Amino acid sequence: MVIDTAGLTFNFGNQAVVKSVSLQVPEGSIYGFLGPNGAGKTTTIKLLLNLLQVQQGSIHIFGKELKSNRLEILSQIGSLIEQPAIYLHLTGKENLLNRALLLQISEKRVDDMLNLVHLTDAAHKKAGQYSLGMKQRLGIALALLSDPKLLILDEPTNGLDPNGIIEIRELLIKLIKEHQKTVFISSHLLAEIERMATHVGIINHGELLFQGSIKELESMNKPLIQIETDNTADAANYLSRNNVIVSDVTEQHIYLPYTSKQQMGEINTMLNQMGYVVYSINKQQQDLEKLFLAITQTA
Ligand SMILES: Nc1ncnc2c1ncn2[C@@H]1O[C@H](COP(=O)(O)OP(=O)(O)OP(=O)(O)O)[C@@H](O)[C@H]1O
Repeated sequence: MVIDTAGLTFNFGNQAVVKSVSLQVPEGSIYGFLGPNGAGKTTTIKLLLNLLQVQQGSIHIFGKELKSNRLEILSQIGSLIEQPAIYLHLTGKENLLNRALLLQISEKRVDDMLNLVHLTDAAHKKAGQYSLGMKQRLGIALALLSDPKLLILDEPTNGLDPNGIIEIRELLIKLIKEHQKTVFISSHLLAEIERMATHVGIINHGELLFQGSIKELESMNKPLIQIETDNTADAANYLSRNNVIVSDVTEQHIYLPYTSKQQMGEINTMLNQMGYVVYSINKQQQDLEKLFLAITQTA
């Protein structure tokens, strides 16, 4: 595991903000750290970057305990948290050169990073004139300058338009494929990261409610049968009285957990025999966003 925390806990005064969180981030993954605003994502990230001190629990990164190997570990992490630390009166390239000088990194690497984040054409433009998406990409280039093994990004797509989001997504996928990095990325929108994440952790009110691969999350996403009849409420009552589990009833539709085609046929027959007109009966897959909402709302 690249990141491995156990029972990580943090309080601001008497407010418990991170509650016994055990993160497992595998090497080479894009780990989406998801949760609504105020869930505790930024606080967790600050703990991982040693910007806040662990109050309870432990953090291991690259297999080593964070506090006692702080410099060694942090030198191999690139991060972007809150606003990227960019000098707006300098050009994009000057921003990178500044950092490169401090880290004793060559100008060639600066040019490579500009190229990687598609800012070569804007390299000599003042960063103050960059769009939000360009600033975020410059922030990622700054984070990547020292060639870190792990990239930790706090809501890098926040406030970006759909194109900006796609650009960041493609950049991160490229980093994993061609540069063998591990990326830990937080977001409050599943839709923004579901197409790139290999693993997901869902946090709300400081608690980790789900952790696993994106496939595991998808497999929790059980299909439903959606039925439309000429009398929804009556038909739903009839099914319930006859021991059929009804998950939800809306004005137009009845929803039941799907088990098989045969079960769909049986339900159809039951309703027809009671004289209900079945306008439609379909199998439906919930989208992951609904599942995400269901996970975070039941907590
Ligand atoms: N410095 C602080 N002092 C006191 N409380 C804080 C501080 N920073 C954060 N909090 C509180 O901790 C909780 C979690 O905040 P955090 O920023 O970690 O959430 P988040 O998931 O990153 O949310 P967002 O997406 O809005 O940034 C919130 O209730 C917040 O008000």
